[in-house]
Amino acid sequence: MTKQELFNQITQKSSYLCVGLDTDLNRIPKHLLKAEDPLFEFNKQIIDATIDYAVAYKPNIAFYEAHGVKGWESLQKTIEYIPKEAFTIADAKRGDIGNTSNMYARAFFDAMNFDSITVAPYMGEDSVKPFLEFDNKWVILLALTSNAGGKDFQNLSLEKGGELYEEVLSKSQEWGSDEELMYVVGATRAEALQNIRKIVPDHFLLVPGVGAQGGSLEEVSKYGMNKHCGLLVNSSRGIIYADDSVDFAKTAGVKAQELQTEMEGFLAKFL
Ligand SMILES: O=C(O)c1cc(=O)[nH]c(=O)n1[C@@H]1O[C@H](COP(=O)(O)O)[C@@H](O)[C@H]1O
Repeated sequence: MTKQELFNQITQKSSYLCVGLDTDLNRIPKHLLKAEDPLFEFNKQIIDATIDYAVAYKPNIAFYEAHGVKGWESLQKTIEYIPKEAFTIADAKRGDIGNTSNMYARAFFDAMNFDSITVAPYMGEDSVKPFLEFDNKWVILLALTSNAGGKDFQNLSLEKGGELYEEVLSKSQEWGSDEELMYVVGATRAEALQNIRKIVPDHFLLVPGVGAQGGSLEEVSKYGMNKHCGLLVNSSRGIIYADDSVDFAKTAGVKAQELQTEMEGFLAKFL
């Protein structure tokens, strides 16, 4: 999917919502455990209930690989089920020496046909570039993450000035354009967004951390939005586990719609 196509989806749905499919057998409604493939059955119903309000879906790969071969099958079925209009993110946080990164890229881009993958920048240019060699696919590089430990390294001051996450943002622009590279910025780090927009004014940002982690959608939208919206705001638990009864999907749809309605307002105000 191109940047323009993504922006078109955002405009059509008045939404920049990404639904996180962090699907956990211990948290899904008990009646689904009898299904042949509970992970897929849950995802299918969540996707059906939220597709009118969401422009992206982000299965977190850990939740599938935890179940071995069966989990990978559930993931494959899920990615095939997601309507083509939606942007898909393999939240895998990969990155390794070049030939290994190439294999990771083939796994998620060729074998599973995801639109994008999250990548850790720690091993540098030759670990990220293999992911950028695929046409029409995106790398989403971790910049400033939502967790408390993100500060351990990402906010370290560099001798030449600036902090490590700022160097990730500026250096990586030498590797790929804003048509193939996005960045992860946690919603809990919204105070940094004005500064981030000075370094990457045109890139899309994947922003997890609203809902369960307490980030503010309003602040993220106010300081993070650019002329192409430039935001995909993820919520996982706040949507998919809002209700553990047989009505879980209906409630997930309501939660997604609530976020979409807020987003519609912010698009009118800040775009
Ligand atoms: O790359 C991510 O998606 C990610 C980066 C980050 O800094 N923080 C973060 O929470 N995430 C992911 O975003 C999702 C957040 O889930 P909820 O807190 O339940 O909405 C999880 O799948 C996390 O792995």
